Amino acid sequence: MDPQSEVHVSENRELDGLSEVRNGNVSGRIEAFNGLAEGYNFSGVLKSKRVHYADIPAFKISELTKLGNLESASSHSLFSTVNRILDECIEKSNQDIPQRVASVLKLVVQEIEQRVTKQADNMRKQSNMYKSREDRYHTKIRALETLATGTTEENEVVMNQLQQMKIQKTKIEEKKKLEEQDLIKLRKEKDICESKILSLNEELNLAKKSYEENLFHLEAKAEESKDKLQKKIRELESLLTDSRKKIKELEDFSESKFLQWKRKEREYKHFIDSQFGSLQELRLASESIKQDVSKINNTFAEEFYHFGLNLQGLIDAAQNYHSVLEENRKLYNEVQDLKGNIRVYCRVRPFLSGQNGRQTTIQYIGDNGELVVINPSKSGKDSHRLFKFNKLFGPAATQEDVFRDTQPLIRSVLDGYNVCIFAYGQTGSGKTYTMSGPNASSVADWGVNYRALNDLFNISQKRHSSIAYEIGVQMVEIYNEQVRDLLCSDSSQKRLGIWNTSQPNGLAVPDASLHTVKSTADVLELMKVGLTNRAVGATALNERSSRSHSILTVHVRGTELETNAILRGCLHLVDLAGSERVDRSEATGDRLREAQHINKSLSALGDVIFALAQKNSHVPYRNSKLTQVLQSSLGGQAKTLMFVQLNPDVESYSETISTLKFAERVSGVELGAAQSNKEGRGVRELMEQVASLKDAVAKKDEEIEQLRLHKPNANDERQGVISPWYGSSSSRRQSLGGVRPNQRLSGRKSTSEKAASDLENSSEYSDKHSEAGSQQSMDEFKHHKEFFLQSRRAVVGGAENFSEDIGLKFDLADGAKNINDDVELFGFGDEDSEERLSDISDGVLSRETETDGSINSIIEYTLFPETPKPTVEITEKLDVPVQLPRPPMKRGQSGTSRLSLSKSSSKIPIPSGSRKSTANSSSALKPPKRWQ
Ligand SMILES: Nc1ncnc2c1ncn2[C@@H]1O[C@H](COP(=O)(O)OP(=O)(O)OP(=O)(O)O)[C@@H](O)[C@H]1O
Repeated sequence: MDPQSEVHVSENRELDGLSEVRNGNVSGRIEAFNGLAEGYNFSGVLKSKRVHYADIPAFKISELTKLGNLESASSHSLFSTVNRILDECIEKSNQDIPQRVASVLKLVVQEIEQRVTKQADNMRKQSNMYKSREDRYHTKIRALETLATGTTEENEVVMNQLQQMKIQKTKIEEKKKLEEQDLIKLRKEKDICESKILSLNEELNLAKKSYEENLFHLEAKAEESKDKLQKKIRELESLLTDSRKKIKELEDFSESKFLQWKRKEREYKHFIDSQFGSLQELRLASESIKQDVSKINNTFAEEFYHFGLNLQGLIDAAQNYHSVLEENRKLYNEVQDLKGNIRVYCRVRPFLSGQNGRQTTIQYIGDNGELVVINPSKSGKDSHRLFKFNKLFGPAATQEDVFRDTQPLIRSVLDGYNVCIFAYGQTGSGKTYTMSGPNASSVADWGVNYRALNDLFNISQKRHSSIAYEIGVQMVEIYNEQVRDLLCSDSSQKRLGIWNTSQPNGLAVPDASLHTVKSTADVLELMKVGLTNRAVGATALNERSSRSHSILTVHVRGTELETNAILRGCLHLVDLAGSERVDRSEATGDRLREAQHINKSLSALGDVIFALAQKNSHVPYRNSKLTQVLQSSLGGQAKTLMFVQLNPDVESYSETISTLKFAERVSGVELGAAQSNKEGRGVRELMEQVASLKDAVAKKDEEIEQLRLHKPNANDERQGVISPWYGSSSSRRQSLGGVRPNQRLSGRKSTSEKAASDLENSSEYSDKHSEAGSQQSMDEFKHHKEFFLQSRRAVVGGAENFSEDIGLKFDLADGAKNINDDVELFGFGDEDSEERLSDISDGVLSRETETDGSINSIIEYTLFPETPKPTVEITEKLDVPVQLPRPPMKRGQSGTSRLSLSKSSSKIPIPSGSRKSTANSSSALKPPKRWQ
């Protein structure tokens, strides 16, 4: 056992004993003490367990504590000693430990301390030793680790090198193989070359031989030719001598010839001189000819220049041909505008998804508005039909394309024109698509309605510094000959009582149905309400077929900020119900009734258009609500545009043809030039005057009634009494196409018949009037007429074509508002007289008279009472006493006048007030305050 491990063992033993002591095992301690006592010299002293240290004699103690004893004692016995002493102390608790025991204890403890210290030192040393060993081991481990890592890397490098060497080896082997192959090839080539060399050697030998043979032959030939050449030289020498001889002869001959030529030259010179003389003469002659030629040249150049100019003109003309054509087209349109024709745009819708491969009836769509329709059931010439309209839009045309050509018309609304745009066509042909568009939320899909309003707002914004515009919107539908307000949110209020068919003249638009709008967003909102309210039914032709006519009316009022002049424009945007035949749509019950109403109103529209095209004096506007509504747009002073919608499907051929025929007739209708509704300040002042006069007239209503009642056979008299003016004007009016009451009942007469009978009637009336009429009232009438004539001239200036027969016929185009006022003064402004007019109009009023009942006129006159009004033919004699507060009185006249208007046909514009009373609801017809 090495010393270290020995130390270790003994230490362990001692430590065990120590730990026992510390554990306080008393019996163990006693035994240990015994052991200590036994193991050493003083064991005999302590043999008996009952012996106490105190009892041990002092010399024994000093013996025991001798150095050698203590040191040789084991730690165990030392501890036992200490324990025993301590136990003794405990046993003899209050007795003092003898000095000698204490010294033993002290020595033993010292010994133990020394041993512990030694052991601690040993332990420290050992631990240091272990630490240093551990460090050494660690360094060794690290060294071994680095050695191991190094070896792995080296191994890898060697492996890589080995790998590369292997690759190189394979490469070298491959190369070697290739080289071997090359070698074999080269050997083969070498063999071939050697055989070639052999054959070439043979050839060379052969060539050498043949060369030598040739050389021999050539030498022989050279010999031969040398002989031949010598022979030839000899021959040439003899020839040369011959030639010399001949030259000699020729020289002699040329000498003689020269002399001969000399002589001839002299002769020619003489001839030339004589020729030169004649040349001079010729030159002179040529000079004069030249002058002549230059003169001719000049005239030619001049002519050529003119020709060039003409040609240039022609070229220019040719170049400008297209622009001229364009200009012509524009001028044509302008002429059409001036003529006031209804414009007709035709739009062909594309086949819908799911209709691919269907046969089309549309064969040709021209840029110039020409459309060729083909009948699939016929062949040859009869199968094609050509139609021409103002514009044509094919299936590919976008909403924007369509609006672009409609825009100028809409813009003129802001300039005070009335405009009406309506879409006509069979169900499903795209009327709603064109007017409203398939989707209001997508701007690209917007139809004419949205775009028109958007445009109006945009332009009004741009003009805001010069004109203040107000825009109002109404939306109504005509469904089964009933008119409904589509913008009314209360469904119970939707049907307007005053639009009831039982009151044919009772058309009026309540104030509430007009919505002031300030932006496109307002319009979108309103139209959403309107479209939802619109009656929608299902038919076999089109599931979402609209069975009503929808009319969107936009009222525009602009005030010129500088002049205070008022502009009023009205735009009707009409989406008609489908025009298909009832049988095709397979409708029954409610649907059938709807279809019948639609067809009735559309045929009424056709009748109106036919009457207008024929320039008939009577136009049957009253046959349907639709024609009443569109009256002022068709026969009035509006600009009117019709969209003809076509379904290209071959199955719709017959509908397409009837639609196109209808459209063709419409395009021939002339309305007369459109008029702008613009009023100056003067007009309004006059209107105010008129208003006060109207009040005065109203006061006289009762008086009129009384007078009428007192008059025996008033009605009869009315038929006969006529002023001389009316007599004369009657004949004039009749020649312009007026009509008498009985004419309508007895059917249409020829123009000449009509004129003759009218003339007859008028003279008859005139005579009667001269018998029964009051000359006094006529004088008053003339006097007042003169007064208003002057007022009107003062306002309108010299621009009006205001004839002497103002009381009989007024021109629609100028200053109609003033005339309306005049008429009011003459007693037509009151309800009574209006009723009379209405009675007459039911039977015999001319087309202008019927304006009273239309939605347009009602809207205009209700909302804008001062707009130009059409003239009316007065066919009834009226005795109207009028008190005129303003006009100068003739001396001797009383304030009350009595005017007699004959039944003779005279055109007088209907005043706004009178139209209101026609509606039988004077309060409802008062213009809304905000539009006054
Ligand atoms: N130019 C077009 N381009 C694409 N689709 C169109 C066009 N015109 C019409 N349509 C489509 O054809 C169908 C019928 O159109 P729309 O409802 O406008 O016809 P309509 O004549 O108004 O019918 P109705 O008389 O029943 O009101 C709709 O699905 C519409 O989207």
